[in-house]
Amino acid sequence: MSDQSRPENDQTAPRPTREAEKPSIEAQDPPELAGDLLTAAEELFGDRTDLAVRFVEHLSSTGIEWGLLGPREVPRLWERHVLNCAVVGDLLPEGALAADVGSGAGLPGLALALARPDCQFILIEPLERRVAWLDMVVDDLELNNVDVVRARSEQVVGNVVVDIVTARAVSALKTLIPLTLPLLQGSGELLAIKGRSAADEVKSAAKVLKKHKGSAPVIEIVGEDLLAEPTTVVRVRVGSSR
Ligand SMILES: C[S@@+](CC[C@H](N)C(=O)[O-])C[C@H]1O[C@@H](n2cnc3c(N)ncnc32)[C@H](O)[C@@H]1O
Repeated sequence: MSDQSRPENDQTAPRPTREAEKPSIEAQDPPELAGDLLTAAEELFGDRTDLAVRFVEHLSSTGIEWGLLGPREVPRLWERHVLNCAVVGDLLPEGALAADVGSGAGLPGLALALARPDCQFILIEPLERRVAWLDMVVDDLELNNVDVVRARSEQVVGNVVVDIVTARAVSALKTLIPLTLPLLQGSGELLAIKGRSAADEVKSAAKVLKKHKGSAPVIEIVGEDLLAEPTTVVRVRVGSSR
């Protein structure tokens, strides 16, 4: 008898094991950093590569245990997450002040803070557990170029004023624009990490871009020289350069 045809009150039906009832939230071994990935990490993080390794250890252990990311992401933490975010560091001007909206597990914010020690980062994240995790990691890595703010980005407009806003996987461009461009207070740039939908999202955002005085978006591919799957960034400027 298949499970589908078994009556619900059938006492002979095997009980699911505890493992099957509960999603795995156990720490995992961090993915290995070797070969091309090691070359890319050293290129991007320089003498902070050890700290990037420690960040990945946090993501694979407490990041999983605290439910900030799924266990299936662990094997691809370097290429799909940390390196993929760090390559965006090339687009930041020297000494920039940046806000990462919806930082979650520090992506891209912490990856960028490791790659660009000359820049300052404000990680904006509303969820308490994520903020506590970010604080813990920032303390452990002794990062002096990162502040964590517990808020929705709309709540800090006027208090947080930055040159650059970054965001990944927060929302479609159309809804991301009103959450991010006001933090630039008339001058600066949004760097939104996007996937294959980038061009469609740009089309859908035309009206809202006009309302928020954003420039025509430029879709840029970064990290082609370092990563098998480079990163797509939608760049939107406001006003002139600071
Ligand atoms: C899908 S997660 C992505 C996290 C991370 N950026 C990444 O790429 O892994 C979206 C995050 O955006 C945060 N978020 C949603 N709306 C926000 C808002 N208005 N302001 C700031 N953060 C927001 C959520 O709390 C969540 O942590």
